[in-house]
Amino acid sequence: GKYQLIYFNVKGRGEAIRLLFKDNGIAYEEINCGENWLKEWKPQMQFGQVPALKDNDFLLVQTNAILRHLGRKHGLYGNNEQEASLIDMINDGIEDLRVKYLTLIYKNYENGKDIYIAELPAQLQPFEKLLSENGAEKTGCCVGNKRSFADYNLFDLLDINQVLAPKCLDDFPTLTAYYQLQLARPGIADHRESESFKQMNINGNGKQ
Ligand SMILES: N[C@@H](CCC(=O)N[C@@H](CS(=O)(=O)O)C(=O)NCC(=O)O)C(=O)O
Repeated sequence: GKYQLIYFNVKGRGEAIRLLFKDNGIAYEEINCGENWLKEWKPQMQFGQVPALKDNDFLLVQTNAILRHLGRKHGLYGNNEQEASLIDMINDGIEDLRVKYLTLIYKNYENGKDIYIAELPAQLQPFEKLLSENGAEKTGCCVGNKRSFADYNLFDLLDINQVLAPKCLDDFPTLTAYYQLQLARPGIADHRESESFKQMNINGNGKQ
């Protein structure tokens, strides 16, 4: 196939991209850059980081740029410009919470876990409101009635937060139903039953 996902052997920032490929039946090759990262791979990357997408000879880094690229190319960016802008808005909100999560995991896990979990409901409330206004518990879409790249990013965000705080969606019926709809999608279910998924840590330091 023409797509290569270059990333480490972790879910991390790569998982939303993998889910997009799998749920839409898009063929891709997974390249583990863990071996020889500093000498071979890091110098190739525009910001010295991964995930990276190779689309034939085109190399793109930055997770959200990759998601938007695939969204544009595979009809996963809404039905019109207003929906595309709302998808951007929600995806930026997802990124904000993902950065908070990653800061906890990599910089402050032991001392920050309890406060992060205590503050998590307030962080999830805006998503509950936005998705319930969109009827996402029925459509499985965070915007409009067509799936977008933000749905894969949000699903992964809800997934990793439930590993950290299993009851974090208990007060959010829309997010609970939305998450279950994603989980039931054949492409996503198959992906999560694969050995590669099961053996993969969520984060590089093994904390979750
Ligand atoms: N803003 C970037 C951040 C990418 C990033 O932080 N990548 C880390 C790996 S991970 O945190 O996404 O798992 C990396 O390349 N680290 C290796 C290095 O910086 O040398 C994005 O969204 O892709």
